[in-house]
Amino acid sequence: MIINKEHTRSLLDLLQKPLSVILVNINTTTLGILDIILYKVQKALLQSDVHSKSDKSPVTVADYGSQVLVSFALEKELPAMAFSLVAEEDSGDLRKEEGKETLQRITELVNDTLASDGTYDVSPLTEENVLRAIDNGKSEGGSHGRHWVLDPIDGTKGFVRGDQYAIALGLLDEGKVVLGVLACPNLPLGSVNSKDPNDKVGCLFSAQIGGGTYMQSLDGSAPVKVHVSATENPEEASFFESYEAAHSSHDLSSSIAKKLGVKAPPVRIDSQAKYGALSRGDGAIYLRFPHKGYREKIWDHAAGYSVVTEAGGVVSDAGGNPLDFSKGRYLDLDTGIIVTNQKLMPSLLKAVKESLSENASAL
Ligand SMILES: Nc1ncnc2c1ncn2[C@@H]1O[C@H](COP(=O)(O)O)[C@@H](O)[C@H]1OP(=O)(O)O
Ligand SMILES: [Mg+2]
Ligand SMILES: [Mg+2]
Ligand SMILES: [Mg+2]
Repeated sequence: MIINKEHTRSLLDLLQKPLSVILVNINTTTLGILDIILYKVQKALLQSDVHSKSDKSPVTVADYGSQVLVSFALEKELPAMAFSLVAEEDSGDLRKEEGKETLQRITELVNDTLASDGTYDVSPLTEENVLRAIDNGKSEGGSHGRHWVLDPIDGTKGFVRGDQYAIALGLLDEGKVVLGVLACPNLPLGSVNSKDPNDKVGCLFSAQIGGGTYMQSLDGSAPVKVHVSATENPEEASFFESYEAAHSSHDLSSSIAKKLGVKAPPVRIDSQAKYGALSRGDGAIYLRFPHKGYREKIWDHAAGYSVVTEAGGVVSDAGGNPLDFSKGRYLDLDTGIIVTNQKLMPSLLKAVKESLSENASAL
């Protein structure tokens, strides 16, 4: 596996702009701390530091480390606010005997990082502190108050494979997503379809409700406003779907694309990078049809939803209902998630409905 340096960018760097939008002051030195931990964590991955969760999905030291540091920094920087975080990882496995070594490793890395950075003048975190920082993410969210929503590494399978992944942070206010930041360290700046290996990679998408969506390079170029594709012609549209067929039925999406008249082959990439790429018009449609029984989590969509919606796109479930982030940690939805521009949505919904009734067994 090749791990490149783009994987190691600072998480909090990625968060700087939207946090400034809500007038929270995170200084740039603080932001640098995650560079170091992710670099080390990536090295750890080379030593096959990948574990399996109870739902059989992978988790790495990077996922935990990212959640610890984002949680730690948000708590430090938001002392006056009631701090509520809905995040993917929990400390359950790390509290077991078999998780001891992983916990030690995360604690060591977090402390090395905090010490070499020096921004936070704190004594070393204990393992209990680390577990607690992870467990900050236990909030149930809901329709009242403000809740941060974090996927510390979205697309862990892509991360481990050396492909696309994202760090996704959203903010819910009274059940609505009001802010979204999506860092895609491996996404080419020009287009997801870029074939040039020398193209610069690393995109940061950020969106604030009513304020549009902006993209900048992860090393700090000026943000530019982005828009979804304006195409009305499905023959010109290309569509995104999961790289992993286990996450979304490729058969069903192929039948929908055929009905619509989409000519291009699917673009299969991991993570919410799909939402980012769609928000700047790399493709016009995103189809997601998880297999029966899978329940979508809010951290897998909050940031991406915000980025696409503010860029002029529409996100709905397969029945055309808007996504409801106010119900807690899960999205309760009808069958799947579909994303496109306003012009294409009616014909897409029609194709989805027909395909679902003809291919119910595909899920
Ligand atoms: N069986 C599954 N079906 C659908 N999505 C899944 C499944 N297992 C994990 N996921 C989550 O779906 C997202 C991956 O979707 P995609 O296929 O679009 O990359 C990730 O958020 C991943 O979580 P994680 O954050 O742990 O990677
Ligand atoms: Mg996961
Ligand atoms: Mg995820
Ligand atoms: Mg994740």
